[in-house]
Amino acid sequence: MNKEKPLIQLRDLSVTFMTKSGGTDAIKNINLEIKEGEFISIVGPSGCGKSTLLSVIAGLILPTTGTFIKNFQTAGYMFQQDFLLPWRTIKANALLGLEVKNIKTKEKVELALELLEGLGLKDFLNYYPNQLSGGMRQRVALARTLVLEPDVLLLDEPFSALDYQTRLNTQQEISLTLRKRNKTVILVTHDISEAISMSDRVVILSKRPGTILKDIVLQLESDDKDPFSRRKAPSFGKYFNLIWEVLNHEITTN
Ligand SMILES: Nc1ncnc2c1ncn2[C@@H]1O[C@H](COP(=O)(O)OP(=O)(O)OP(=O)(O)O)[C@@H](O)[C@H]1O
Repeated sequence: MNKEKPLIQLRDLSVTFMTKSGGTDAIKNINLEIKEGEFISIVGPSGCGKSTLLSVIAGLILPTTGTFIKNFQTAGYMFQQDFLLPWRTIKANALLGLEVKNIKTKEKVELALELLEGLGLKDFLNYYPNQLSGGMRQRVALARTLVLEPDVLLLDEPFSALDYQTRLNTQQEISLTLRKRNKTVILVTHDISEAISMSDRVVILSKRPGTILKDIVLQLESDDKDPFSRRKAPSFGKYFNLIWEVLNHEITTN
């Protein structure tokens, strides 16, 4: 990995899906650079191409035009659904990726246990997924992803299925875990406060085909990376209003 270069560079990148009924332009002329250790959120109207953008970065789809320059090796994905296997215990679920990749070393197992402990799951290692709450299950999913030590984490609305209180607590624990490990993260979300409380930058996409309307570097008075304290920062509301105005204007105009 070249430390000087951004981890991710997208230049004039567009994706068009070809279907029987013709082409669908999903994202258009995206220019974006993401540095190592940055935590960025992507918000935008429904169907504007947020997941498409993540899929390009994950290497799952190729751009139709433009360039994607990748200065990292591995990406880990986390979705709205946790995809835990119901017949495996929490510990066995967290070790799944290591088994699939045949890299289940003693050190990696220790790392998995450390991650589960850090995420408040130490007492649940031998439980099964159906014995856990949604927030706990998402934390297991994160441990399963992090133990593979991906260079970049792609989070596609991982908190959206959780009830409000669980969502706040899960954001908190996951955010602290990711920050402690200085992870490079791209979070797709519909939740403006989640984006501000967790990330360094918020990128706002237009309606489909998604183009970048604004790329905001957040400078909250709260220095730390703790979502609960960031929510209390005086400028939190200012950023919320700014993002909401851009988004709402985009949604309500033709
Ligand atoms: N494989 C595909 N084939 C054809 N069209 C697709 C494909 N994947 C996505 N699309 C279309 O591309 C557009 C963008 O989809 P995408 O899922 O990236 O949006 P999104 O912003 O993540 O949506 P949401 O906010 O609803 O999660 C949509 O119109 C979608 O129907």
